[in-house]
Amino acid sequence: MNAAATGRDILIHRDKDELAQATAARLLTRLADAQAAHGTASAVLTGGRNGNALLAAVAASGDRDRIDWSRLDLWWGDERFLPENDPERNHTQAREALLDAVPLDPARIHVMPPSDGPYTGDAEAAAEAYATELAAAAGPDATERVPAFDVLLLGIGPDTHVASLFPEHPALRETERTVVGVHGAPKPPPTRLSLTLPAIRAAREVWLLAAGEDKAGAVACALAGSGELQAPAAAVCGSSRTLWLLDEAAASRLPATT
Ligand SMILES: O=C1O[C@H](COP(=O)(O)O)[C@@H](O)[C@H](O)[C@H]1O
Repeated sequence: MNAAATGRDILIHRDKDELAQATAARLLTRLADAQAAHGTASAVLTGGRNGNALLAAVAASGDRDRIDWSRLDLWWGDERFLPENDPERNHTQAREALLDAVPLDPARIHVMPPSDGPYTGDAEAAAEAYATELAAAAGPDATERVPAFDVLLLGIGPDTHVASLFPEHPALRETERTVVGVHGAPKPPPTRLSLTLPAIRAAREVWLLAAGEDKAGAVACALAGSGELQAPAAAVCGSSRTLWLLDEAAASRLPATT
């Protein structure tokens, strides 16, 4: 399914700082609304520059305590399969940007396993363990094997990758598993863990973040309706909403009619 099939919204902010601040406000509102509606909220985090800038903007927001942090489940869309606390792990960077500063319930922080510890060097076993944790959270009556996340955040690489789903990579073709080990990734480190397209598409809302001129080609390519194997960013969508959050530089190669 191409994301274009479900419709999408595109919002363009002036620059990366405005993008981060406006998206932080939007995220806090979305999570507060979810908690008001069903008691808890869930978010799937992304790594990368824009994802980390968003988390830092949430940390700096005067509104950050509009949500009950103890009733928020956090998951990750992908992880660099590196030892615990490695500075390049998405989890480490998220902790530095936000997580260490807010009163989260540790039992609700669902970190993808590191490359040391119980799954040493075995990305497939680590992916399976995370899939089991997701299925448990989805519950026995769920139609999907992952929760219906309230919001799932994705950065976009200059090559159009999202999470750790890279163009033409076999992980993109996965239709059964919800989490996979990714081997031979073109961006370091080569071994990663990633949600698959079916798991991403189970989210109620999927938000794609891109800022900067180096993302302009990827954004234009994905929004032009490219095939999902060529442009993974074109393949993602939420069950209720797909929202592209850009700055002017990342949007600079979109046709005026977009
Ligand atoms: O390695 C990764 O990169 C992408 C994009 O990062 P960016 O710095 O180019 O914005 C990110 O979405 C992903 O989570 C991360 O593992």
